[in-house]
Amino acid sequence: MEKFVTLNNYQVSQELYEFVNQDVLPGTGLKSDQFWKDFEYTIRSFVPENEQLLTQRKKLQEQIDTWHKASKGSFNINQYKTFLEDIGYIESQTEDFTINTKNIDEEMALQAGPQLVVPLTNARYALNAANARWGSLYDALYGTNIISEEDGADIQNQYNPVRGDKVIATAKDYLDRAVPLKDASHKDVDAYTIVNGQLSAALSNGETTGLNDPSQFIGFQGDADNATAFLLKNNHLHLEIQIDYDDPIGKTDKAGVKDILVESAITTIIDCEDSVTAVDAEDKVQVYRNWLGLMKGDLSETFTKDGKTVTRTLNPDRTYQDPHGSHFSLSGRSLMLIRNVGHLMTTDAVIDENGKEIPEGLLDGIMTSLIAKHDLLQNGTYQNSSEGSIYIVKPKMHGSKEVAFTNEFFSKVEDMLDLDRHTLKVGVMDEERRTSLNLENCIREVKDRVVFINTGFLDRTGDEIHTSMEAGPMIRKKDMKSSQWLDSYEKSNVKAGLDSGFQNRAQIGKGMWAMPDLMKEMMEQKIGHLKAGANTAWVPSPTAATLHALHYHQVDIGGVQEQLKGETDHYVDKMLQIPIVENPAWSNEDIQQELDNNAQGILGYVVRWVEQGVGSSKVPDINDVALMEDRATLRISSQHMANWLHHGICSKDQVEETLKRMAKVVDKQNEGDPNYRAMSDNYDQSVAFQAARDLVFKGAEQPNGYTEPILHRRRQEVKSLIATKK
Ligand SMILES: CC(=O)SCCNC(=O)CCNC(=O)[C@H](O)C(C)(C)COP(=O)(O)OP(=O)(O)OC[C@H]1O[C@@H](n2cnc3c(N)ncnc32)[C@H](O)[C@@H]1OP(=O)(O)O
Ligand SMILES: O=CC(=O)O
Ligand SMILES: [Mg+2]
Repeated sequence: MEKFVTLNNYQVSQELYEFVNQDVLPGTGLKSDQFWKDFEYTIRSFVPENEQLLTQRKKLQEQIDTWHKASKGSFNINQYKTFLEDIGYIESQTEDFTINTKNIDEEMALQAGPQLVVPLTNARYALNAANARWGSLYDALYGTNIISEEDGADIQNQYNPVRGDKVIATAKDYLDRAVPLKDASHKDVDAYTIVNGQLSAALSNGETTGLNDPSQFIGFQGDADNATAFLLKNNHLHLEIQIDYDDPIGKTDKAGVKDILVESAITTIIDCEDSVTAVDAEDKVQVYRNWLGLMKGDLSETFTKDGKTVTRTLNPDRTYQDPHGSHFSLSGRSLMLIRNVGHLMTTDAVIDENGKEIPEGLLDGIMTSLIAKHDLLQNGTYQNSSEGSIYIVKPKMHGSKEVAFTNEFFSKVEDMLDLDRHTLKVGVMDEERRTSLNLENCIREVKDRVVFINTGFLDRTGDEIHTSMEAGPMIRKKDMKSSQWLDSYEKSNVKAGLDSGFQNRAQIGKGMWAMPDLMKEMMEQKIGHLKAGANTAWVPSPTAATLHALHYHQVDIGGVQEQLKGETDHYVDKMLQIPIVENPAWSNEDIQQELDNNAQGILGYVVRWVEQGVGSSKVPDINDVALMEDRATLRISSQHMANWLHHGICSKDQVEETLKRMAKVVDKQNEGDPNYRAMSDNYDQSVAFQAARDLVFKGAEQPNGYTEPILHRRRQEVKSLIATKK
């Protein structure tokens, strides 16, 4: 039973209260009594509008549902657009503007590169993510399918030198592209040295050469005569050629190269939202505690890996000498952004005088900013933002009024925490249809604090399905990626960013690579994000960050954005193409396959969420490809099933049968996990199975198709069952 402290008119969970008073406030210059007074005042001033905004979402959805029902069989795109304008779903466009954000770190403004996302509930992963600023290229290649297992190059228990040779050759191919030598390949180098402040490469044929562009060599580690690392720079990104003739790999390489260290995750989103499970005060405090550890630099985690005990902490900066002997350093850690939750959910960590929970997004805004104040005051071991900014990612906002609300709230938080105006920066997730259609208006509302826009295409797909639930049966999930609305949405996002002056100032970001084990495919496809004008894109793991970083060595983003600037295409009409099938002709087999796939994804993810509190999982799809599942992918699968059910593409019985059959498949996939409770032992008793059922059968009535309300309720049920058994 949660204990509360009564403060002014609010009840605050004792755990949260003590955490804030004992661990967070000291060192921030803020006093407990005043803080809690301001806290209540701030929340109280924003609750009514938060509620109104949610009511407006509901009202618009009802109007859209009614319109589609009335237009069955006579859909006309122009009428549809006029209707959306009339109800304020499409806003009127205001005059041109450019963003004016100040104090943006170089990582956000200038260094195009990968953006890693990590669940904050998992300290081990969060530390790993922060440290993923630098990654071993040899490890990234060796462990992934980029290097084929053919010709004896398979991954074995021990190091396989045949595979190792392929890795080294491939890595040197990448070096040849990013930092080429004059008339030679890095594969031909016998020794790297520094001669007259320049990198010199002695070749196997007895000749000596240097870099094609000598200015790419910017520093070294060790002695100038005996360097252990050569630091190179290309497209604002660094990489190190590391030398060690005694290392097991280095000694097999004629130039003593033991590895190539790649600057990888330039920025990282530390996530309090869709990849975590945080359903009560206890969970929220755990999340905030980890964030505090990251901001103060003292987070550590001890665990066993490969039979060894490992303690992980944040990496220090990397130090070098430049060719003239001056010392300098580069950050050893990724620049961290914090993703808050959106406007929808409430939390029982704080209860008002009427017994009502407060909006969770407001709590996140205050707590994550307060904690990050330690970074601004340089209270920690390291500094995250050298420009004195706090980077908050705000997800799931619908339209410009909701963005304006965030802006006003952030100003209020700045006042209460004694921070300069616009210290709190915002990354706007473009992941709801009403935001995509009005993106420039949304950006304008935060033009003095915006640091990114990002196409969260997963949530966006869920919203596409839900918004047009009444329009008809949706195309198959796999076809969404190639559909017109999605292509236009991606292009329109880049256009809005460029038109409002993001170039060299802020990030135009693209979405997640959701197949963490398919790195060869990622290398083939994700370069497309850069060619489309993005200067960052999401990756699910440090390995993916190291590999995706290579793309930024290949493409000159500045040049691409320059070409795209001034593009006059308008995308609204294309974005309004609803992805429905007029006369569905799917075979029974197609339908069943679609249902099986969605049901397997839903159950595989939900069972770990609800029963074990794991917010992001790798779940195999119907073809046994491991997919990154989070709440946004769940939103798609559950909305898709709900949509087909709603339009009679499948029956209720068929969905029931599919869920039960797939529960057995998921149980089998998890049979090695001692903490797993099988769903198929008793479907009615399995909270996870019931959650999955609700997500589908009650999917059409969920607010904007979100999964949070059902997941939270069911997770709380499991937590209280566990508590009663104790
Ligand atoms: C729509 C959206 O909102 S997308 C954004 C939200 N989604 C996410 O944040 C997903 C982020 N990724 C993840 O959580 C994970 O990669 C998963 C759940 C997909 C896969 O996790 P696992 O099955 O444990 O991965 P796997 O076994 O391949 O790798 C584990 C190792 O990789 C590391 N790792 C994996 N993902 C990450 C990550 N995102 N950040 C840091 N380290 C990571 C782990 O620390 C671990 O290494 P360690 O043993 O040295 O600690
Ligand atoms: O948050 C990301 C998404 O794709 O949704
Ligand atoms: Mg999202």
